[in-house]
Amino acid sequence: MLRGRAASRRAVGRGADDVTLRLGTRGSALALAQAGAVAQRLGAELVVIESEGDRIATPLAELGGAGVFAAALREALLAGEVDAVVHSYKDLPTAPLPGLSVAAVPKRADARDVLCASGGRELDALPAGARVGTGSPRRRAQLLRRRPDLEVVEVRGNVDTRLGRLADEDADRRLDAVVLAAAGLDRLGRLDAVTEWMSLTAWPTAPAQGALAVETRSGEEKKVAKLEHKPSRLAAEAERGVLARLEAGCAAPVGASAILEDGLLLLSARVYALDGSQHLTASHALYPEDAVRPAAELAERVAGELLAAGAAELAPLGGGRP
Ligand SMILES: NCc1[nH]cc(CCC(=O)O)c1CC(=O)O
Repeated sequence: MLRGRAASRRAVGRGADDVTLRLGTRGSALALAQAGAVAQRLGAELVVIESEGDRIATPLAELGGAGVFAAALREALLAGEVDAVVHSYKDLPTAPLPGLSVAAVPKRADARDVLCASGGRELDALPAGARVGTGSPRRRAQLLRRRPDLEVVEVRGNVDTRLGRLADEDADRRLDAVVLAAAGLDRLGRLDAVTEWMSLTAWPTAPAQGALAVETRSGEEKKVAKLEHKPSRLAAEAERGVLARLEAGCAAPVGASAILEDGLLLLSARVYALDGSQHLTASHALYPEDAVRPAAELAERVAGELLAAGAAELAPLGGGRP
């Protein structure tokens, strides 16, 4: 069921206490796809909420980055217009918002980035000086690290818009390739466009990429508890903990990758110079049962090592902070 924000609430059968949950989402095709799957599992009703980030065409970094997409959803949640909201976890600012809680992290999708290039090419096969689109300083640095000759072009807009740039009729706008999150393409059924999968070791992605955050008002977490997937939360929180400890925003050139393997939580993070010429990497692991706050403690070790090695001098970490 889909309806606009202003529509009135209506109980569906089953008596007054068992009202259908209202689940808020942004209206992009990607947001609808991922929230639709969550709504189905909860038997919830989707409520589409328009956000500033969807209406404005300014580069994200200039908009103040983190939080632009999340703000309208959070407002609607705090105002009681919906019972829960679904975010791409990587788009959620690291600072907690009083009164709200990430009540569930569902099982995470593939965290990798992918290249979508015309002619079926991989990155190494693109012609010298090829034009590759991304709006992310991390992806720009990673592209230039492998191919310093590339012209990295700032792109924004939804996944279809970005893929469309590969076949743009206007030659000045046409790109040879774009870098995207595999999770987004998968949710939209567009994995056919992928020409190269970037390994997480060589190309760590945005903290919590591929994960969703289902937010409720504090104290109402039970409403969505059945969605929770603990290993996904641990990994996503460890990665986000690095950003928080680095005091970095979503536009910082930072990649992080955590996995839970044989009970061990492993976290690796990398900070890039904007031109990709240098980077710093740190990795640590711990057994979650040995720690009081495993994700935060692991992130602290990794981020502490990066800062001690000069991460704050290497890269503009504060870019895109709210
Ligand atoms: N920054 C926008 C955004 N937020 C979440 C995804 C993809 C899905 C995900 O990572 O959960 C994307 C698109 C992209 O980076 O290609």
